[in-house]
Amino acid sequence: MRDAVITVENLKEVQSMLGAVFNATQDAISVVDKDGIGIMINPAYTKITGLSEGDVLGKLATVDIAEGESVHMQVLATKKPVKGALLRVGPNRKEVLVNAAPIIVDGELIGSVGVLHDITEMNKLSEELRQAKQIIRKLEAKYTFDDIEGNDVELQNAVEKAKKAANTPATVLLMGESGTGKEIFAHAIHNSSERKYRQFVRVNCAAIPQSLLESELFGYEEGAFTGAKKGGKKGLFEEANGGTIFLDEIGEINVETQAKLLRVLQEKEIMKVGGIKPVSIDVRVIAASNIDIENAVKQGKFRKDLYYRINMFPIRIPPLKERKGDIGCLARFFIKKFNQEYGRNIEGINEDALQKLTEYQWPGNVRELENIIGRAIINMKMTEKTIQKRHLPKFELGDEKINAPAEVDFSEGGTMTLEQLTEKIEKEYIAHVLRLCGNNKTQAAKLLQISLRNLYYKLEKYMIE
Ligand SMILES: Nc1ncnc2c1ncn2[C@@H]1O[C@H](COP(=O)(O)OP(=O)(O)OP(=O)(O)O)[C@@H](O)[C@H]1O
Repeated sequence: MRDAVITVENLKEVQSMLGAVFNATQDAISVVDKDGIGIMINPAYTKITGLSEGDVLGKLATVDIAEGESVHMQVLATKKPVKGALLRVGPNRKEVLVNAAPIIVDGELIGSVGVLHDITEMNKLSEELRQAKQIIRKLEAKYTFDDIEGNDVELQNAVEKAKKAANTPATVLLMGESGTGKEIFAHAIHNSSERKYRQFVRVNCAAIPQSLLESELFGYEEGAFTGAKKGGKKGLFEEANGGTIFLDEIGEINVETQAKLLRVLQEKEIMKVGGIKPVSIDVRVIAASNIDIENAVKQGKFRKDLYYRINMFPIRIPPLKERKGDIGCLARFFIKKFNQEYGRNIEGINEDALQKLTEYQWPGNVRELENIIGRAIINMKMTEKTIQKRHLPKFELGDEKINAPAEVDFSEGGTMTLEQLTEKIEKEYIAHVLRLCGNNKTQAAKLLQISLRNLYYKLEKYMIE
Protein backbone atom coordinates (compact mmCIF):
# COMPACT_ATOMS: atom_id res chain seq x y z
CA MET A 1 0.00 0.00 0.00
CA ARG A 2 2.82 2.39 0.99
CA ASP A 3 4.67 1.61 -2.32
CA ALA A 4 1.54 2.36 -4.29
CA VAL A 5 1.23 5.81 -2.63
CA ILE A 6 4.85 6.63 -3.46
CA THR A 7 4.28 5.62 -7.09
CA VAL A 8 1.18 7.78 -7.31
CA GLU A 9 3.08 10.74 -5.81
CA ASN A 10 5.96 10.18 -8.29
CA LEU A 11 3.53 9.97 -11.13
CA LYS A 12 2.04 13.31 -10.16
CA GLU A 13 5.52 14.82 -9.97
CA VAL A 14 6.46 13.45 -13.37
CA GLN A 15 3.14 14.64 -14.79
CA SER A 16 3.59 18.19 -13.56
CA MET A 17 7.22 18.23 -14.76
CA LEU A 18 6.17 17.10 -18.23
CA GLY A 19 3.34 19.65 -18.15
CA ALA A 20 5.85 22.42 -17.39
CA VAL A 21 8.11 21.33 -20.26
CA PHE A 22 5.10 21.03 -22.57
CA ASN A 23 4.00 24.58 -21.76
CA ALA A 24 7.42 26.23 -21.68
CA THR A 25 8.98 24.86 -24.86
CA GLN A 26 9.40 27.30 -27.75
CA ASP A 27 8.60 24.58 -30.28
CA ALA A 28 4.97 23.80 -31.02
CA ILE A 29 3.70 20.38 -29.93
CA SER A 30 0.54 18.70 -31.07
CA VAL A 31 -0.79 15.31 -30.08
CA VAL A 32 -3.48 13.32 -31.88
CA ASP A 33 -5.19 10.04 -30.94
CA LYS A 34 -5.08 6.82 -32.96
CA ASP A 35 -7.74 8.15 -35.35
CA GLY A 36 -5.82 11.35 -36.01
CA ILE A 37 -8.11 13.53 -33.88
CA GLY A 38 -6.39 16.42 -32.06
CA ILE A 39 -6.19 15.93 -28.27
CA MET A 40 -3.45 18.25 -27.03
CA ILE A 41 -1.53 21.35 -28.12
CA ASN A 42 0.83 23.57 -26.15
CA PRO A 43 0.87 27.41 -25.97
CA ALA A 44 3.78 27.61 -28.47
CA TYR A 45 1.58 25.81 -30.97
CA THR A 46 -1.00 28.62 -30.84
CA LYS A 47 1.75 31.26 -30.98
CA ILE A 48 3.39 29.75 -34.08
CA THR A 49 0.36 28.57 -36.05
CA GLY A 50 -2.20 31.16 -34.94
CA LEU A 51 -4.63 28.31 -34.17
CA SER A 52 -6.24 27.97 -30.73
CA GLU A 53 -7.38 24.80 -28.91
CA GLY A 54 -10.89 25.38 -30.23
CA ASP A 55 -9.57 25.30 -33.79
CA VAL A 56 -7.80 21.95 -33.55
CA LEU A 57 -8.89 19.83 -30.60
CA GLY A 58 -11.49 17.26 -31.56
CA LYS A 59 -10.72 17.87 -35.24
CA LEU A 60 -8.80 15.78 -37.77
CA ALA A 61 -5.01 16.32 -37.89
CA THR A 62 -5.22 17.82 -41.38
CA VAL A 63 -7.13 20.86 -40.08
CA ASP A 64 -4.02 22.97 -39.44
CA ILE A 65 -2.26 22.30 -42.74
CA ALA A 66 -2.02 25.04 -45.34
CA GLU A 67 0.47 23.25 -47.58
CA GLY A 68 1.96 19.75 -47.46
CA GLU A 69 0.80 16.40 -46.15
CA SER A 70 -0.21 15.65 -42.57
CA VAL A 71 2.72 14.13 -40.76
CA HIS A 72 0.48 12.75 -37.99
CA MET A 73 -1.52 10.79 -40.57
CA GLN A 74 1.72 9.37 -42.06
CA VAL A 75 2.91 8.31 -38.60
CA LEU A 76 -0.42 6.65 -37.80
CA ALA A 77 -0.45 4.84 -41.14
CA THR A 78 3.12 3.58 -40.96
CA LYS A 79 3.68 3.44 -37.16
CA LYS A 80 7.09 4.95 -37.95
CA PRO A 81 8.53 8.36 -37.01
CA VAL A 82 8.82 11.09 -39.66
CA LYS A 83 11.72 13.50 -39.54
CA GLY A 84 12.34 16.91 -41.06
CA ALA A 85 9.08 17.35 -43.02
CA LEU A 86 8.53 20.88 -44.34
CA LEU A 87 4.96 22.16 -44.06
CA ARG A 88 3.03 25.39 -44.03
CA VAL A 89 0.49 25.61 -41.23
CA GLY A 90 -2.33 27.80 -40.00
CA PRO A 91 -3.99 30.86 -41.50
CA ASN A 92 -0.63 32.65 -41.81
CA ARG A 93 0.91 29.73 -43.70
CA LYS A 94 3.84 29.63 -41.27
CA GLU A 95 6.71 27.52 -42.60
CA VAL A 96 7.61 24.82 -40.09
CA LEU A 97 9.90 21.84 -39.84
CA VAL A 98 8.06 18.88 -38.31
CA ASN A 99 9.28 15.78 -36.52
CA ALA A 100 6.64 13.31 -35.39
CA ALA A 101 6.64 9.93 -33.65
CA PRO A 102 4.06 7.26 -32.85
CA ILE A 103 2.88 6.87 -29.23
CA ILE A 104 2.85 3.19 -28.42
CA VAL A 105 1.61 1.81 -25.10
CA ASP A 106 1.87 -1.91 -24.37
CA GLY A 107 2.62 -2.53 -28.02
CA GLU A 108 -0.50 -0.71 -29.15
CA LEU A 109 -0.56 2.47 -31.21
CA ILE A 110 -2.57 5.07 -29.31
CA GLY A 111 -1.62 8.26 -31.14
CA SER A 112 1.07 10.48 -32.56
CA VAL A 113 3.06 13.42 -31.20
CA GLY A 114 4.43 16.11 -33.47
CA VAL A 115 6.98 18.84 -32.76
CA LEU A 116 6.86 21.85 -35.10
CA HIS A 117 9.85 24.17 -35.35
CA ASP A 118 9.29 27.65 -36.74
CA ILE A 119 11.84 28.18 -39.52
CA THR A 120 10.80 31.69 -40.59
CA GLU A 121 13.81 33.19 -38.79
CA MET A 122 16.14 30.56 -40.23
CA ASN A 123 14.77 31.22 -43.73
CA LYS A 124 15.21 34.96 -43.21
CA LEU A 125 18.82 34.41 -42.20
CA SER A 126 19.53 32.09 -45.12
CA GLU A 127 18.01 34.62 -47.50
CA GLU A 128 20.27 37.30 -46.00
CA LEU A 129 23.21 34.93 -46.38
CA ARG A 130 22.26 34.25 -50.01
CA GLN A 131 22.11 38.00 -50.71
CA ALA A 132 25.47 38.54 -49.01
CA LYS A 133 26.94 35.74 -51.10
CA GLN A 134 25.51 37.35 -54.22
CA ILE A 135 27.28 40.57 -53.39
CA ILE A 136 30.52 38.68 -52.85
CA ARG A 137 29.99 36.87 -56.15
CA LYS A 138 29.44 40.16 -57.88
CA LEU A 139 32.69 41.37 -56.39
CA GLU A 140 34.33 38.18 -57.62
CA ALA A 141 33.29 38.83 -61.22
CA LYS A 142 34.54 42.36 -60.85
CA TYR A 143 35.00 43.68 -64.38
CA THR A 144 32.43 45.14 -66.74
CA PHE A 145 32.68 46.25 -70.37
CA ASP A 146 33.65 49.74 -69.12
CA ASP A 147 36.89 48.27 -67.80
CA ILE A 148 38.03 47.15 -71.25
CA GLU A 149 40.39 49.85 -72.42
CA GLY A 150 41.30 50.38 -76.10
CA ASN A 151 39.99 51.95 -79.30
CA ASP A 152 41.38 49.47 -81.79
CA VAL A 153 38.71 48.49 -84.34
CA GLU A 154 39.21 44.75 -83.91
CA LEU A 155 39.11 45.05 -80.11
CA GLN A 156 35.93 47.14 -80.32
CA ASN A 157 34.41 44.52 -82.66
CA ALA A 158 35.20 41.90 -80.04
CA VAL A 159 33.53 44.05 -77.35
CA GLU A 160 30.42 44.52 -79.52
CA LYS A 161 30.22 40.78 -80.15
CA ALA A 162 30.64 40.05 -76.45
CA LYS A 163 27.84 42.50 -75.58
CA LYS A 164 25.56 40.69 -78.02
CA ALA A 165 26.56 37.32 -76.60
CA ALA A 166 25.80 38.54 -73.08
CA ASN A 167 22.12 38.88 -73.96
CA THR A 168 21.87 35.29 -75.14
CA PRO A 169 22.34 32.00 -73.30
CA ALA A 170 24.90 30.87 -75.93
CA THR A 171 28.21 29.25 -75.07
CA VAL A 172 30.99 31.71 -75.83
CA LEU A 173 34.51 30.87 -76.90
CA LEU A 174 37.10 33.58 -76.18
CA MET A 175 40.26 33.15 -78.18
CA GLY A 176 43.35 35.18 -77.56
CA GLU A 177 46.93 34.98 -76.37
CA SER A 178 47.74 34.98 -72.70
CA GLY A 179 47.24 38.42 -71.14
CA THR A 180 44.96 39.81 -73.86
CA GLY A 181 42.03 40.21 -71.45
CA LYS A 182 40.01 37.00 -71.86
CA GLU A 183 39.14 36.94 -68.19
CA ILE A 184 37.95 40.58 -68.22
CA PHE A 185 35.75 39.72 -71.19
CA ALA A 186 34.31 36.71 -69.36
CA HIS A 187 33.53 38.84 -66.28
CA ALA A 188 32.00 41.56 -68.45
CA ILE A 189 29.75 39.10 -70.31
CA HIS A 190 28.56 37.61 -67.01
CA ASN A 191 27.99 41.02 -65.45
CA SER A 192 25.87 42.28 -68.27
CA SER A 193 23.88 39.06 -68.62
CA GLU A 194 20.70 38.23 -66.75
CA ARG A 195 22.78 35.93 -64.56
CA LYS A 196 24.77 38.81 -63.09
CA TYR A 197 23.52 38.27 -59.53
CA ARG A 198 24.39 34.60 -59.60
CA GLN A 199 27.67 32.79 -59.23
CA PHE A 200 30.64 33.33 -61.57
CA VAL A 201 33.02 30.40 -61.26
CA ARG A 202 36.42 30.47 -62.93
CA VAL A 203 38.23 27.22 -63.59
CA ASN A 204 41.76 27.14 -64.94
CA CYS A 205 41.65 23.77 -66.66
CA ALA A 206 45.43 23.72 -67.13
CA ALA A 207 46.15 24.26 -63.45
CA ILE A 208 44.04 21.33 -62.19
CA PRO A 209 45.75 17.92 -62.49
CA GLN A 210 44.10 15.76 -65.18
CA SER A 211 43.27 13.04 -62.67
CA LEU A 212 41.22 15.48 -60.54
CA LEU A 213 39.64 17.54 -63.30
CA GLU A 214 36.53 15.42 -63.77
CA SER A 215 35.66 15.25 -60.07
CA GLU A 216 36.43 18.96 -59.63
CA LEU A 217 34.13 19.88 -62.51
CA PHE A 218 31.28 17.47 -61.89
CA GLY A 219 31.67 16.46 -58.24
CA TYR A 220 31.59 12.95 -56.82
CA GLU A 221 29.38 10.72 -54.72
CA GLU A 222 30.38 9.33 -51.35
CA GLY A 223 32.70 6.34 -51.75
CA ALA A 224 33.38 7.10 -55.44
CA PHE A 225 37.09 6.47 -54.88
CA THR A 226 39.62 6.01 -52.08
CA GLY A 227 39.97 9.29 -50.26
CA ALA A 228 36.56 10.57 -51.38
CA LYS A 229 34.98 12.82 -48.75
CA LYS A 230 32.04 11.54 -46.67
CA GLY A 231 28.81 12.78 -48.22
CA GLY A 232 30.53 13.32 -51.59
CA LYS A 233 31.41 16.69 -53.08
CA LYS A 234 29.69 19.28 -55.22
CA GLY A 235 31.43 19.98 -58.50
CA LEU A 236 32.21 23.42 -59.91
CA PHE A 237 29.35 23.10 -62.42
CA GLU A 238 26.92 22.63 -59.54
CA GLU A 239 28.53 25.57 -57.72
CA ALA A 240 27.88 27.69 -60.78
CA ASN A 241 24.26 26.56 -61.12
CA GLY A 242 22.10 29.46 -62.25
CA GLY A 243 25.22 31.45 -63.09
CA THR A 244 28.26 31.26 -65.34
CA ILE A 245 31.23 28.93 -65.46
CA PHE A 246 34.41 30.25 -67.08
CA LEU A 247 36.50 27.38 -68.41
CA ASP A 248 39.91 28.96 -68.97
CA GLU A 249 42.48 27.03 -71.04
CA ILE A 250 39.77 24.65 -72.25
CA GLY A 251 42.21 23.17 -74.77
CA GLU A 252 43.96 21.49 -71.82
CA ILE A 253 41.03 19.21 -70.95
CA ASN A 254 41.75 15.54 -71.63
CA VAL A 255 39.67 13.59 -74.12
CA GLU A 256 37.62 11.63 -71.52
CA THR A 257 36.62 14.80 -69.68
CA GLN A 258 35.85 16.42 -73.05
CA ALA A 259 33.23 13.68 -73.61
CA LYS A 260 31.64 14.44 -70.22
CA LEU A 261 31.66 18.15 -70.96
CA LEU A 262 29.97 17.59 -74.29
CA ARG A 263 27.22 15.70 -72.48
CA VAL A 264 26.74 18.59 -70.06
CA LEU A 265 26.41 21.05 -72.93
CA GLN A 266 24.00 18.84 -74.84
CA GLU A 267 21.84 17.42 -72.07
CA LYS A 268 22.17 20.21 -69.52
CA GLU A 269 22.81 17.68 -66.81
CA ILE A 270 25.86 16.41 -65.00
CA MET A 271 26.77 12.97 -63.78
CA LYS A 272 28.89 12.95 -60.64
CA VAL A 273 31.87 10.59 -60.48
CA GLY A 274 30.48 7.35 -59.03
CA GLY A 275 26.92 8.64 -59.50
CA ILE A 276 24.03 6.90 -61.20
CA LYS A 277 21.47 9.68 -61.35
CA PRO A 278 22.09 12.71 -63.57
CA VAL A 279 21.58 16.13 -61.95
CA SER A 280 19.99 18.89 -64.02
CA ILE A 281 21.92 22.12 -64.17
CA ASP A 282 21.48 25.51 -65.75
CA VAL A 283 24.90 27.04 -66.35
CA ARG A 284 26.14 29.44 -69.04
CA VAL A 285 29.55 28.33 -70.26
CA ILE A 286 32.24 30.77 -71.33
CA ALA A 287 35.32 28.96 -72.57
CA ALA A 288 38.70 30.48 -73.32
CA SER A 289 41.77 29.26 -75.05
CA ASN A 290 45.10 30.69 -76.04
CA ILE A 291 45.87 27.78 -78.30
CA ASP A 292 44.36 27.26 -81.69
CA ILE A 293 41.67 24.68 -80.90
CA GLU A 294 40.97 24.05 -84.58
CA ASN A 295 44.54 22.86 -84.87
CA ALA A 296 44.13 20.69 -81.77
CA VAL A 297 41.06 19.14 -83.48
CA LYS A 298 43.15 18.37 -86.56
CA GLN A 299 45.79 16.73 -84.36
CA GLY A 300 43.12 14.59 -82.68
CA LYS A 301 43.72 16.23 -79.30
CA PHE A 302 40.35 17.95 -79.10
CA ARG A 303 36.96 16.42 -79.94
CA LYS A 304 35.47 17.85 -83.11
CA ASP A 305 31.87 17.66 -81.77
CA LEU A 306 32.84 19.53 -78.60
CA TYR A 307 34.65 22.14 -80.66
CA TYR A 308 31.46 22.73 -82.71
CA ARG A 309 29.46 23.04 -79.48
CA ILE A 310 31.73 25.62 -77.87
CA ASN A 311 32.46 27.47 -81.08
CA MET A 312 28.88 28.78 -81.42
CA PHE A 313 29.86 32.30 -80.46
CA PRO A 314 33.61 32.66 -81.07
CA ILE A 315 35.23 35.96 -80.11
CA ARG A 316 38.84 36.67 -81.01
CA ILE A 317 40.69 39.16 -78.83
CA PRO A 318 43.61 40.63 -80.76
CA PRO A 319 47.12 40.49 -79.26
CA LEU A 320 48.71 43.79 -78.25
CA LYS A 321 51.24 43.64 -81.10
CA GLU A 322 48.31 43.93 -83.54
CA ARG A 323 46.90 46.99 -81.79
CA LYS A 324 49.90 49.05 -80.91
CA GLY A 325 47.77 52.19 -81.31
CA ASP A 326 46.21 51.28 -77.95
CA ILE A 327 49.52 51.24 -76.06
CA GLY A 328 49.28 54.97 -75.19
CA CYS A 329 45.78 54.83 -73.75
CA LEU A 330 46.50 51.56 -71.93
CA ALA A 331 49.70 53.04 -70.44
CA ARG A 332 47.77 56.09 -69.19
CA PHE A 333 45.02 53.84 -67.85
CA PHE A 334 47.54 51.82 -65.82
CA ILE A 335 49.30 55.00 -64.59
CA LYS A 336 45.97 56.15 -63.15
CA LYS A 337 45.39 52.74 -61.61
CA PHE A 338 48.85 52.59 -59.98
CA ASN A 339 48.58 56.22 -58.78
CA GLN A 340 45.60 55.09 -56.76
CA GLU A 341 47.19 51.84 -55.61
CA TYR A 342 50.58 53.30 -54.67
CA GLY A 343 49.34 56.75 -53.61
CA ARG A 344 51.43 58.46 -56.34
CA ASN A 345 50.73 61.38 -58.60
CA ILE A 346 52.37 60.47 -61.92
CA GLU A 347 51.00 62.71 -64.65
CA GLY A 348 51.91 60.77 -67.79
CA ILE A 349 54.52 59.21 -70.06
CA ASN A 350 56.79 61.05 -72.51
CA GLU A 351 57.15 60.43 -76.25
CA ASP A 352 60.53 58.62 -76.02
CA ALA A 353 59.25 56.14 -73.48
CA LEU A 354 56.07 55.59 -75.46
CA GLN A 355 58.16 55.03 -78.59
CA LYS A 356 60.13 52.32 -76.79
CA LEU A 357 56.91 50.65 -75.69
CA THR A 358 55.57 50.78 -79.25
CA GLU A 359 58.65 49.10 -80.74
CA TYR A 360 58.28 46.07 -78.50
CA GLN A 361 56.33 42.96 -79.58
CA TRP A 362 54.54 42.32 -76.23
CA PRO A 363 54.50 38.52 -75.96
CA GLY A 364 52.78 38.88 -72.56
CA ASN A 365 50.24 41.34 -74.02
CA VAL A 366 48.32 43.78 -71.79
CA ARG A 367 49.34 41.96 -68.61
CA GLU A 368 53.00 42.55 -69.47
CA LEU A 369 52.38 46.23 -70.26
CA GLU A 370 50.64 46.59 -66.88
CA ASN A 371 53.67 45.06 -65.13
CA ILE A 372 56.10 47.29 -67.00
CA ILE A 373 54.20 50.46 -66.09
CA GLY A 374 53.99 49.31 -62.47
CA ARG A 375 57.73 48.65 -62.34
CA ALA A 376 58.52 51.99 -64.03
CA ILE A 377 56.53 53.85 -61.36
CA ILE A 378 58.39 52.00 -58.61
CA ASN A 379 61.67 53.11 -60.26
CA MET A 380 60.64 56.78 -60.15
CA LYS A 381 61.57 59.30 -57.45
CA MET A 382 58.67 60.85 -55.56
CA THR A 383 59.42 64.22 -57.21
CA GLU A 384 59.31 62.83 -60.79
CA LYS A 385 55.98 63.22 -62.54
CA THR A 386 56.48 61.79 -66.05
CA ILE A 387 57.59 58.29 -67.05
CA GLN A 388 60.74 58.55 -69.18
CA LYS A 389 62.63 55.92 -71.13
CA ARG A 390 65.20 55.52 -68.34
CA HIS A 391 62.45 54.55 -65.88
CA LEU A 392 61.37 51.60 -67.99
CA PRO A 393 62.81 48.30 -66.81
CA LYS A 394 64.57 45.97 -69.22
CA PHE A 395 61.85 44.15 -71.05
CA GLU A 396 62.92 43.42 -74.57
CA LEU A 397 63.26 39.81 -75.50
CA GLY A 398 66.89 39.69 -76.60
CA ASP A 399 68.11 42.12 -73.94
CA GLU A 400 68.89 38.95 -72.07
CA LYS A 401 69.59 35.63 -73.66
CA ILE A 402 66.99 32.94 -73.08
CA ASN A 403 69.62 30.27 -72.85
CA ALA A 404 71.90 32.17 -70.49
CA PRO A 405 72.99 29.57 -67.93
CA ALA A 406 71.78 30.32 -64.41
CA GLU A 407 74.47 31.57 -62.07
CA VAL A 408 75.46 28.65 -59.91
CA ASP A 409 77.36 29.27 -56.72
CA PHE A 410 79.33 26.22 -55.61
CA SER A 411 80.91 27.92 -52.59
CA GLU A 412 78.46 26.15 -50.33
CA GLY A 413 79.53 22.81 -51.81
CA GLY A 414 78.30 19.79 -49.92
CA THR A 415 75.38 21.56 -48.22
CA MET A 416 72.90 20.61 -50.94
CA THR A 417 71.92 17.30 -52.44
CA LEU A 418 72.04 16.95 -56.21
CA GLU A 419 68.23 16.93 -56.26
CA GLN A 420 68.03 20.18 -54.27
CA LEU A 421 70.53 21.83 -56.58
CA THR A 422 68.69 20.64 -59.70
CA GLU A 423 65.44 22.01 -58.28
CA LYS A 424 67.06 25.32 -57.41
CA ILE A 425 68.36 25.76 -60.95
CA GLU A 426 65.05 24.61 -62.46
CA LYS A 427 63.12 27.12 -60.35
CA GLU A 428 65.43 30.03 -61.26
CA TYR A 429 65.41 29.15 -64.92
CA ILE A 430 61.63 28.87 -65.15
CA ALA A 431 61.22 32.24 -63.40
CA HIS A 432 63.81 33.74 -65.79
CA VAL A 433 62.08 32.43 -68.93
CA LEU A 434 58.67 33.54 -67.66
CA ARG A 435 60.02 37.04 -67.07
CA LEU A 436 61.41 37.11 -70.59
CA CYS A 437 58.05 36.04 -72.00
CA GLY A 438 56.22 38.75 -70.09
CA ASN A 439 54.56 36.03 -68.01
CA ASN A 440 53.05 34.48 -71.13
CA LYS A 441 52.85 30.89 -69.90
CA THR A 442 52.06 29.34 -73.26
CA GLN A 443 55.15 30.90 -74.78
CA ALA A 444 57.30 30.02 -71.77
CA ALA A 445 56.16 26.39 -71.94
CA LYS A 446 57.02 26.35 -75.64
CA LEU A 447 60.52 27.73 -75.01
CA LEU A 448 61.10 25.30 -72.16
CA GLN A 449 59.73 22.49 -74.33
CA ILE A 450 57.37 21.26 -71.63
CA SER A 451 53.57 21.10 -71.67
CA LEU A 452 51.55 24.01 -70.33
CA ARG A 453 50.11 21.66 -67.71
CA ASN A 454 53.62 20.64 -66.63
CA LEU A 455 54.57 24.31 -66.40
CA TYR A 456 51.57 25.00 -64.12
CA TYR A 457 52.59 22.04 -62.00
CA LYS A 458 56.12 23.39 -61.61
CA LEU A 459 54.90 26.93 -60.89
CA GLU A 460 52.86 25.58 -58.03
CA LYS A 461 55.64 23.31 -56.82
CA TYR A 462 58.17 26.16 -56.72
CA MET A 463 55.57 28.74 -55.69
CA ILE A 464 56.42 31.01 -58.61
CA GLU A 465 53.83 33.78 -59.04
N1 LIG B 1 41.66 45.89 -72.67
C1 LIG B 1 42.09 45.93 -71.41
N2 LIG B 1 41.86 47.02 -70.66
C2 LIG B 1 42.31 47.08 -69.39
N3 LIG B 1 43.01 46.11 -68.78
C3 LIG B 1 43.26 45.01 -69.48
C4 LIG B 1 42.80 44.85 -70.82
N4 LIG B 1 43.18 43.63 -71.25
C5 LIG B 1 43.84 43.06 -70.24
N5 LIG B 1 43.89 43.86 -69.16
C6 LIG B 1 44.57 43.59 -67.87
O1 LIG B 1 45.60 42.67 -68.16
C7 LIG B 1 45.66 41.63 -67.19
C8 LIG B 1 45.48 40.29 -67.88
O2 LIG B 1 44.14 40.17 -68.33
P1 LIG B 1 43.35 38.79 -68.29
O3 LIG B 1 43.70 38.03 -67.04
O4 LIG B 1 41.92 39.07 -68.55
O5 LIG B 1 44.01 38.05 -69.53
P2 LIG B 1 43.81 36.56 -70.05
O6 LIG B 1 43.74 36.65 -71.53
O7 LIG B 1 42.67 35.93 -69.34
O8 LIG B 1 45.18 35.88 -69.61
P3 LIG B 1 45.49 34.29 -69.37
O9 LIG B 1 45.19 33.59 -70.66
O10 LIG B 1 46.96 34.30 -69.05
O11 LIG B 1 44.65 33.87 -68.23
C9 LIG B 1 44.62 41.93 -66.15
O12 LIG B 1 45.21 42.59 -65.06
C10 LIG B 1 43.66 42.86 -66.87
O13 LIG B 1 43.13 43.74 -65.95
